[in-house]
Amino acid sequence: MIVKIDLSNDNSYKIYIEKLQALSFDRKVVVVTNPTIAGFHLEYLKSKITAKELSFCTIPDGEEYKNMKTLEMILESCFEAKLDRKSLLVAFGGGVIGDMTGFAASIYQRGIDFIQIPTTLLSQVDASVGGKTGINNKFGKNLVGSFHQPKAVYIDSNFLKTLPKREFGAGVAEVIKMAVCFNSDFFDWLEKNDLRDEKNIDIAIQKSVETKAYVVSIDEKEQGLRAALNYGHTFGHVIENLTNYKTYLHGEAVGIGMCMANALAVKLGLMTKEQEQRVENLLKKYDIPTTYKIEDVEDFYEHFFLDKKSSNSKIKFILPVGIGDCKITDEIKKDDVCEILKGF
Ligand SMILES: NC(=O)c1ccc[n+]([C@@H]2O[C@H](COP(=O)([O-])OP(=O)(O)OC[C@H]3O[C@@H](n4cnc5c(N)ncnc54)[C@H](O)[C@@H]3O)[C@@H](O)[C@H]2O)c1
Ligand SMILES: O=C(O)C(=O)C[C@@H](O)[C@H](O)[C@H](O)COP(=O)(O)O
Ligand SMILES: [Zn+2]
Repeated sequence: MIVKIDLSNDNSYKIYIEKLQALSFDRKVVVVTNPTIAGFHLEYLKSKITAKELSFCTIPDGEEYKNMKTLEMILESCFEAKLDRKSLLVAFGGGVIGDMTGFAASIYQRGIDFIQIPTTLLSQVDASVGGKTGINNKFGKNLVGSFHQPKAVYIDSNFLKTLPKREFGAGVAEVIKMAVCFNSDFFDWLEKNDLRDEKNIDIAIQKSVETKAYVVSIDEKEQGLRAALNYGHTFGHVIENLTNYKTYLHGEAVGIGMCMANALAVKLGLMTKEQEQRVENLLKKYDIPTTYKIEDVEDFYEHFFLDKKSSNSKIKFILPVGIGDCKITDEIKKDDVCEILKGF
């Protein structure tokens, strides 16, 4: 199955959802990965890739390493491998590897090509597609980065066989995000089917990738519609930041954030209690957390202003409208948000 993402300026590319085929490159290639993924799958990847010169860059595993120091490690590997402007980076791993490799590719010698071979559910359904790249810093999540599209994305769900259950759930949160915001039929399908059943996973990947490709092809640089993909993230990013990227996986924080956004949507009459409950039930089916005790609501609220979607002292929220549609708004009163947060 191939999903095409149509973009201007020669940035279009294909997303292959199938068993990984042999890849051959007549240029120098550096594969970026981490010890966990390498331990499970690097030998297999090596059997699939040939290149003019092939080298590897192994970075530490974890969201807490998605930072400037690790980015420099990747750039140093590029220099050590004497990559030139025709060379290629390969992101082989989850969203952390993908975001950092993409960012390194966007700045190495002012920009070289990269491809994505995502190995987590979250990166297969979301992070590998769309060209958002970046790193975190002490001020917040993904605050330094670029838009740099991959040349191709190769999604092979066989890699998921070694993925821990909790990581799988984190990926499902982003799948549910796509369905709640854009596709009520997909949501109904998710309620009736279990993604842990192997026969369903490629369907869910395909639906999610098609949804994301559609959104990104309309709004590559997040000037409008693309902000909807941030449903759950306005809250989730604050949770990740306040817990030092250690307590919750990204997808888990997004799951909690979706519940916060839903509570706000119910308060504002955009969603019914019953619809809110259906989303919560679906998250719980995969053991995705749905609550987070906020110690200091004022402090939590102040963190919203670090979000890239905030400007002119206004915070942008993505609120579901029922199930299958959503609204992007910066007109929400602070009192309404704080009341919801206090109730959590
Ligand atoms: N660019 C985007 O559009 C976008 C979208 C969503 C999320 N993200 C980013 O993605 C990151 C989260 O990605 P993630 O959930 O993939 O986390 P991750 O990259 O940290 O991977 C999760 C864990 O799974 C391990 N792993 C990866 N593949 C494995 C496999 N096949 N078998 C066993 N273990 C495996 C990793 O080593 C890691 O420990 C966050 O930094 C988030 O901000 C980016
Ligand atoms: O691709 C997008 O656009 C998204 O918003 C996808 C999100 O799942 C992802 O976590 C993204 O990185 C969050 O947006 P950011 O702009 O705050 O980094
Ligand atoms: Zn996300």
